Amino acid sequence: MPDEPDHPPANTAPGVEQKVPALVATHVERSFGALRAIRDVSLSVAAGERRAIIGPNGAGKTTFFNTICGDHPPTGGSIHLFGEDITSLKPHRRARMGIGRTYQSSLLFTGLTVLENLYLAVRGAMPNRLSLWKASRGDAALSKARLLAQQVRVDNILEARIDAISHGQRRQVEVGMALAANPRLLMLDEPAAGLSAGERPELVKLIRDLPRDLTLILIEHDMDVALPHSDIVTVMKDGEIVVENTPDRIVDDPVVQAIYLGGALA
Ligand SMILES: Nc1ncnc2c1ncn2[C@@H]1O[C@H](COP(=O)(O)OP(=O)(O)OP(=O)(O)O)[C@@H](O)[C@H]1O
Repeated sequence: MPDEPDHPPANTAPGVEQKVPALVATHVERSFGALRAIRDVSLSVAAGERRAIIGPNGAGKTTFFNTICGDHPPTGGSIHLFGEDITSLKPHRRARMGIGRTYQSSLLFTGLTVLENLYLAVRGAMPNRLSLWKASRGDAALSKARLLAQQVRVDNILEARIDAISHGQRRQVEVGMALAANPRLLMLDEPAAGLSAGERPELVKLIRDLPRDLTLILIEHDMDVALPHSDIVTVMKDGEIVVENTPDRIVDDPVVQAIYLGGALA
């Protein structure tokens, strides 16, 4: 009689659906000339998971984001999005497959209103985005832009120009624009950077209230923003992943404490 396995393979249990991970990075590398900005980065983010990526300046966090979005595709390794290999795809193809992101530096049109920025993002995500357009009553894109404004809590300043609103409100608009194409994976690059203490709670609420089936990856220096709403925290340093753990354990991790010199995470 053959040996019984200790436990059946997880994917054979009747009635148990195995979810494909939202993102799988396998031995990802990215070099800029002789500089290896990230090296041998492997991680798996489950569908619906909220993942924070933290680490000191220059650790490679944004570069890793850029390999996922395609702005700086990997120079080694592979990336799969919901089971599909996206390693060599152009950024717009990846966006159409469900990746939305924000950037550290703002990409807003400062001379336009909040609603106009959101409207352009919605139009930009549509297949006929290059056609001539003029917003009109009954325009589905306009309705969608208004819904996004509600979702990111800027519906009270729809007609305000971007250059007249607060930094925190701009960040909220940016999240709304990243949501315009109904992403399955949302990537936020330091959404709380530069926000005042008074502005942060609004952003935290916004992140907390994002739909739970939306997979979220967040780069963040502010632990009050990064930790409370993360399922897993990944710590990067010198282009590599050095620790991965739950938020409650990450603060006590000796490697993490050494990196932050007992300061930023205390
Ligand atoms: N386009 C680029 N060309 C050359 N070097 C780059 C480029 N982008 C990033 N780097 C380098 O790669 C390394 C990692 O930078 P990266 O911005 O990914 O770090 P980070 O962890 O996001 O830092 P920060 O928290 O300061 O944003 C740094 O040495 C940086 O100078």
